[in-house]
Amino acid sequence: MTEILHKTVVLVGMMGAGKTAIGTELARLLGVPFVDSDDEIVRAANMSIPEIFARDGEAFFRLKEAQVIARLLSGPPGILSVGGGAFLSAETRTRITGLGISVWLRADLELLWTRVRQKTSRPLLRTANPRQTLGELLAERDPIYALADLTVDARAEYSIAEMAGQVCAALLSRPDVVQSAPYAGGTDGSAPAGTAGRAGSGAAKAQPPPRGEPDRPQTPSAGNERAAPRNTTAGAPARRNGGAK
Ligand SMILES: Nc1ncnc2c1ncn2[C@@H]1O[C@H](COP(=O)(O)OP(=O)(O)O)[C@@H](O)[C@H]1O
Ligand SMILES: O=C(O)C1=C[C@@H](OP(=O)(O)O)[C@@H](O)[C@H](O)C1
Ligand SMILES: [Mg+2]
Repeated sequence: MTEILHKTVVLVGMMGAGKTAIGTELARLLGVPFVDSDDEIVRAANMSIPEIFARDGEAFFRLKEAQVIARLLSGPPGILSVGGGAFLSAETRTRITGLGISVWLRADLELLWTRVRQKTSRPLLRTANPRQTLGELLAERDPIYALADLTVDARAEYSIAEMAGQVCAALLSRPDVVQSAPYAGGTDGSAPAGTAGRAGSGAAKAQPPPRGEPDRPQTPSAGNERAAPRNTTAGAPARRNGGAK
């Protein structure tokens, strides 16, 4: 069995919730393209996010973020991780509801802080007391993230692979988004490259769970925080969506 994705799955939630890491893994499990709105903005601007905030301001970043998300949502179904502030825009939320499905990766302050504390790449946390700032943002934003279609709880003890499996399981409750379909490929019953068989049941166990590490310290000028090869549209394995949307 494999899965057919009908709509883009948009991962939302606070900085450090794991949207980028889990989105990457989820896309790999489902064998669909992965995109991250922050990466797209960084690539288009050829500047890091702190550089964009410093030179052009947050309002400009938010404008670009909304535009990039609109463009990505109009493409074929895949996994889209968005920056933590993106879902605050009512216009973006409406677009996501119309063209995709939102999944909130819900995490508490302690977990978020563990994940973001060592890194300087998030300009909103460049304050005198970044932990307090993170807590204030969390309190302001949680009621808005709660508007998402699905919620998956992030816990410190869940690896990235386990979290991706949890998201798969939640998505399987929505046949309008993800459908299990018989695999019509090889004769040996094995899944095609880039798939993890039936998501949700065994997806998280299909690979040894690579425990993610908290962000490492990095200079702001280092630009894009994710240097590893990504499962991007260009490099994605063949889709099994049948173009459905
Ligand atoms: N389930 C997890 N287990 C361990 N580390 C994780 C997990 N999810 C994310 N991380 C790590 O936490 C940090 C922040 O994750 P990231 O995906 O960048 O969050 P976001 O995109 O939501 O800001 C990264 O270093 C990532 O590898
Ligand atoms: O929460 C936010 O407002 C932001 C989150 C960041 O993305 P992540 O949520 O992927 O860290 C990035 O878009 C920018 O620093 C602003
Ligand atoms: Mg991210």
